[in-house]
Amino acid sequence: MRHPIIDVRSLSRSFGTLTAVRDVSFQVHRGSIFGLLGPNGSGKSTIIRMLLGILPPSDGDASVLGMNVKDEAEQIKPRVGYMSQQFSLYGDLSVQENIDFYGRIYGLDRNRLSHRRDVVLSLTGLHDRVEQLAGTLSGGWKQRLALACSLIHEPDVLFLDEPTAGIDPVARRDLWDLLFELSGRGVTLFVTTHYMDEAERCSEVGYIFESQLLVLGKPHELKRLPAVNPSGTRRYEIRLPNPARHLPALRDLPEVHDATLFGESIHLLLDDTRSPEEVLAGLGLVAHDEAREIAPSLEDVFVTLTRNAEERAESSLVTPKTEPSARDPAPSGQSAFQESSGEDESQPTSTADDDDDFTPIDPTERNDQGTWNGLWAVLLKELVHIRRQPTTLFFMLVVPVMQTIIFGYAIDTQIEHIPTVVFNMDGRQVSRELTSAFENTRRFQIIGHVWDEESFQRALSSGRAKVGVRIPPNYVDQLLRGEQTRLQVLIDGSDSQVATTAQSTAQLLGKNLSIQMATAKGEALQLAPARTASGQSALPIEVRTRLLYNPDLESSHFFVPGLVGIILQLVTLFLTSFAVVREREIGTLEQLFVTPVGRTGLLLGKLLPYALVGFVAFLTVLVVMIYVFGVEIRGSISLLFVLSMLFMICSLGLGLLVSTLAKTQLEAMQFAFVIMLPSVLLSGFVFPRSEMPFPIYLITFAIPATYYIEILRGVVLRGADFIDLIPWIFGLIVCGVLVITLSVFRFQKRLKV
Ligand SMILES: Nc1ncnc2c1ncn2[C@@H]1O[C@H](COP(=O)(O)OP(=O)(O)OP(=O)(O)O)[C@@H](O)[C@H]1O
Repeated sequence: MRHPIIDVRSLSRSFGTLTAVRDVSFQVHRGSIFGLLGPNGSGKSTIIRMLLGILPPSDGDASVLGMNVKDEAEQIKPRVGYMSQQFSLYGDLSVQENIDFYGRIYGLDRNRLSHRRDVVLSLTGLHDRVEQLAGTLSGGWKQRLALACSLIHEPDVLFLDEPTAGIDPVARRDLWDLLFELSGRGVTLFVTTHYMDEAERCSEVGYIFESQLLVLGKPHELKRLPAVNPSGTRRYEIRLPNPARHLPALRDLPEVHDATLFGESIHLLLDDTRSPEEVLAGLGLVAHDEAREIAPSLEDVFVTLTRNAEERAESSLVTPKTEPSARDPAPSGQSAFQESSGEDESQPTSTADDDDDFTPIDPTERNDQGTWNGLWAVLLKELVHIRRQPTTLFFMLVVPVMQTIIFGYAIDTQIEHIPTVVFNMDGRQVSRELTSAFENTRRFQIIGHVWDEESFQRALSSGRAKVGVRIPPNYVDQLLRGEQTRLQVLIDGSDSQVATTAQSTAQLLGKNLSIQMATAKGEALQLAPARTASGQSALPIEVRTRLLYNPDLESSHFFVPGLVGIILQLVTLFLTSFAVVREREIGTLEQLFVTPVGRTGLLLGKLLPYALVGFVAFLTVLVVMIYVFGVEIRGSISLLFVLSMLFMICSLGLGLLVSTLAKTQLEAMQFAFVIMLPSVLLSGFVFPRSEMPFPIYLITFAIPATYYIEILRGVVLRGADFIDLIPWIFGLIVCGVLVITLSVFRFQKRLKV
C-alpha cells in the first residue's frame, strides 16, 4: 500500500472567532506536485504552517512523512524545506552567506556544505552571484535564492507558499522548470498559488474557499466535474468590444447559465438549444470574430465552484423560499477568485465607451489643488493608525503621566535623610542626646548603631551608610571637665552633593551645640568656657569631618562609574531587543522556526554576539573612566568583571523580554525607553535614592541598574569587597533570575498567534 507523504485529516484552525481552516482533509503522495489554490485569506498559508509544525491545529490531525505535526514537529523539520510567501532571507548577507547559514543550521559539515552549496547554486543558476548581497537581488533571483536555501539540506518535501508572487512571467516559468526538475528527482512539492497556469502544471490540485476545501483532484478530472458541465449546456468563448460592460446584461438572460470575463473575452455557458450569435444579436451586439466552443479551463472550474459555494452560503442565510439560480451573478458581480487572478488574466477596468478613447488629463489641472492637497486624507489615516495601535496610545497617554508623577516625586534635589551610622563609645545620656541632635537636623537619618570599629568601617565601605559619627568614650567626661571633646564624622565623599551637605551640616551642628552649651554653662554655673590643652578658650565640641573615598569631592568620580552601568545596559538592551524584533518583522524568524534550530541554540546564538559587543563597550568605558577621568578602581577588578557579567546577562534578558513584547522595531524602541528611563532616574545614578519618597524608594529595588550601580560605586570608589556587596549581589541575582526566566518563557519557539 502506498503511504501518503502528507496526510491531512479534518484539520481546523481558528483565531479567536475567525475560522481560518475548517475540516480540511487530503493526501499528497511521493514525488507529486500538489497545488493548493484559493483566494486571499482562504487559509492556504495557515494549512502550511500547521503542516510545518509551527502553528498548532485547533482540531483534527495531520502527518508529514509519517510523523504527526502535533507531537513530532521537531523530527519533521530536518526533512522538509519551506519557502515562505515574502522574501525572508537576510538582505545584508551575501547569496553565499545566506546559503551557508541555512546549511549550518541544518547541521551540514564543511565538506557536505561545500558540495550542497555547489549543487543548489548550479540548480538555481546563482553561481555568478555568490558575492552579491541578497537585498540587492531582483525579485526573481531572490526567489531562486530562497529556493536554494530551502533545498540546501536535501529535503524530502518542499513547501512553497506562493513562490511566484510578484515575479515576471519568464522568471515564473524558469522557477517552475526548477520545480519540475525537483519533482523528477523525487522531491514532493506542496505549492500554493493564485495562478491558473501554475495550477494546470500540478499533478493534483485542491481548491480552498473561505476556509473549506471545495474540490480536490487532478486538473483534467476537475474539468470533467458535472457541476462544471451541466447537461444541456455548451461552453463558448466570445470576443466582444469592451466585454466587461456587457457582462451584466448577458448574465441576466435566462439561457445563459454562466458568463465569466477572461481578459478580452467572455466564457459563456449556454443552453445547447441556443447559439451564441443569437444571444448576442438579442442584445444588439456583434462579436469580433466567430464564437468558439471550448472545454472548461481550471479557472472555469474554480469560478463555478466558488459561485455555487457562495450561493449555498447565501441561501442558508436568506429565507429559503426561492431557489437560487446558477446564473445569478456573484454578490460582488465578480467571483472572489477572479479578483485574485494573476497578471495573465488582468481585467480591464475602464468604463469608457466602445471606441475605447480616453481624454488625457491636462497636467496644469493636476496642479490646481495645490500643496495642501491630501492633508485631510493623510491626517485621518494617521489618526486611524494611532487608534488601531493600543501600544502607541499607551505610550502616548499613560506612560508620560506615570513618568511625570514618578519622576516628579522622585527628583528632589534637596538633600535630606542621609543614611548615617553611629558608633557611640560613650553611651551615656548626654552622648545619646547628641545623636538625636544629628537626627533633628533632618539632614541625617540614623540607620543604625554599631559597637566596634570593624562594623563601623564596613557600614561605610558597603555603602549602607554615607556618614559615620564616632563619639569618643570620654565624651561626657571631657564636657564635664570643661575640656574640648572631638567628635569624628566620616563622610562618604563619592557623591559630592551629599558629602558637601553632610560636611557643612555636621560642622554647623557642632558649632550650634557648642554655643548652646557654653552659653548655658556660662550663665547658670558662672563657669568659663572650655579650654584647649594649652589653656586657651575653645568651643566645647569640635566636629572633625573626614571625607572618605573622594576627598577632592570630584563630581565626575561619582557619575562616571554609574555611567558605565547605564551604558552597558543601553547597549545590550537596545541591540538585543532590536535584533530579535527585526527578524520577526522581516519574516526570517518564521523561516528559522521551521528549521531544526534548537530553542537554546537560537537564543544563545542571538544573544552571545551582543553580549560580546556589550563587554567590549564595558571595557572601553572603563578605560575612559580610568585614563580620561582619572577614576581608579580601588577594589578587586576580577570581582567587578564577574558582577558586570551578571548585570549584562540581566540586561540581555531585559532585551529579550522587550523583543517578546514588541511586534515592531518602533514598539521595541518604546519599550526599551520605558525600561531605560527609570534605570537612569531612579537607580541612584543621578539622584540619591535615600531622598526619594518611600513608595518610589521601594520601586527602585525592582530596577537591576540600582544594584549594579551600587556595586560599581562600591568596588570602584570605596574598594568594597564581596562581603560589603552581598545585599546588592543578592538583589542583582534575584533580578537576573526573574528577568531571564520570564523572557525565556515568553520566547516560545512558536509563532505569535
Ligand atoms: N496569526 C493570525 N491571527 C489572526 N488571524 C490570522 C492569523 N493568521 C491568519 N489569520 C487569518 O486567517 C485567515 C487565513 O489566512 P491565510 O494567511 O492562511 O490565508 P491565505 O489563503 O494564505 O491568503 P493569501 O493568499 O492572501 O496569502 C485570514 O482571514 C487571516 O486573516
